[in-house]
Amino acid sequence: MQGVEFLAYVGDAQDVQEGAHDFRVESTCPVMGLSNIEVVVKTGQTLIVSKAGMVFESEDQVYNMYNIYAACAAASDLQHHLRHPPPHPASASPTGRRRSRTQALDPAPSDVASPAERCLSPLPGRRLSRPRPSRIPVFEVQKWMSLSYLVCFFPFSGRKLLLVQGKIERVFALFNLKLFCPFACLKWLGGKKSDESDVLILNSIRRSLIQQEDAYHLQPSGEVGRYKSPDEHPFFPEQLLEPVLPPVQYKNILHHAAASININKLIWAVYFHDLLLRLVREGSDGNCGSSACCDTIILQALSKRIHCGKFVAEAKFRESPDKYSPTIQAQARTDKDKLMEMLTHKEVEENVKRRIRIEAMTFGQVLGTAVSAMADPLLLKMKPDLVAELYDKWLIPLTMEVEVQYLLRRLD
Ligand SMILES: O=C(O)C(=O)C[C@]1(C(=O)O)C=C[C@@H](O)C=C1
Repeated sequence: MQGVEFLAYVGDAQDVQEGAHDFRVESTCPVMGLSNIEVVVKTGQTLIVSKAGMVFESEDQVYNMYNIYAACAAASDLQHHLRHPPPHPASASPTGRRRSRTQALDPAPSDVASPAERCLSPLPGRRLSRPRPSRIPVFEVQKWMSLSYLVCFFPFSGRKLLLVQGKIERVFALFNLKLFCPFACLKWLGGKKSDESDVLILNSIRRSLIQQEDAYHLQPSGEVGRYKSPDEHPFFPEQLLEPVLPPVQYKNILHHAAASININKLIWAVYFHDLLLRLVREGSDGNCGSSACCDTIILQALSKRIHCGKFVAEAKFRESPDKYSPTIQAQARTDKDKLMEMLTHKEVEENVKRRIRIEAMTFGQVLGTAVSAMADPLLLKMKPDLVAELYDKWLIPLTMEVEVQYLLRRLD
């Protein structure tokens, strides 16, 4: 990646200016494999300073840099969160270049800059007010920062990293599903092999099981504000409760139309009509409840990956708005196909499938066996080719569907 120029900072770095680091540095350490980045630790602050015009030699370097950055940012915020309760308005000082934390301005809500915004702002010398740390749980900051950071700074590599998030969890969720034979309920239907009507009845049983699961999973998640996050999408929005926690101030990176795009109904249909049939074993082991739990986890994991398409599309649009704008503006029916074509990167898809195969081989090994699973595919929990096929036939096309839906509304 050529010429990324920015200064990333975390903590109270209100006075940091590119090329003018006049603060006291306690220690620095070079980041492994990245000669041009240093993690600088000074009193109460953790900074990652990249040099202007830095060049990444490989995606692994970008990945490394991002991981270290995210870890530092989260750690710094956590430390600050624990050590420094939000300042009282009375202690605010309207002036002063070097405000201490306890003297920091208590900002008006619209003026609140989140840690991510502070990290993202490349403007030298820009003064940013501190947020109220108690209103931003660390895990939210981390997640939100990842998305903002990747889309803004690495529109190309970043979008790949976005899609990689949660991949291991998805693979494990699939393995678990294989453990609990999801056709267990067939026994109740007479124990015969599934035909069309059996599958329909079975799916309605599963549906009600999952709705019961939702009563447990979704509602508390809704209450803590999970679905206010732009990368989370409910399957049953009508069941959600209003969050009891104060809202997180998400930076609005996506176009506002993104909020109305939710293809979970389609994901649901695809999962029960196509995808599941490729995954399950025949017969019954009586684990209906456990397989319904697996369904819930898988559906949510799939939904998250697929709706990441919004961020991917935003990154692609920011990368080359001139390329997409005419097609989006035309809004003709054929333009959907044209957009699909423009968004397709066959070589990237091949890479995605190659990697997921490797992951299925690595994490799908049945441990404790004498023979290496690598050498004997029968010792794997799931055939790597099958996992790749799921990506090929369903996950990638559905991600592209979200990308297209988003782009078609990007200029609204
Ligand atoms: O990385 C991209 O460019 C994407 O649009 C994501 C994705 C995917 O779902 O993995 C989708 C379509 C492309 O053909 C390649 C990959």
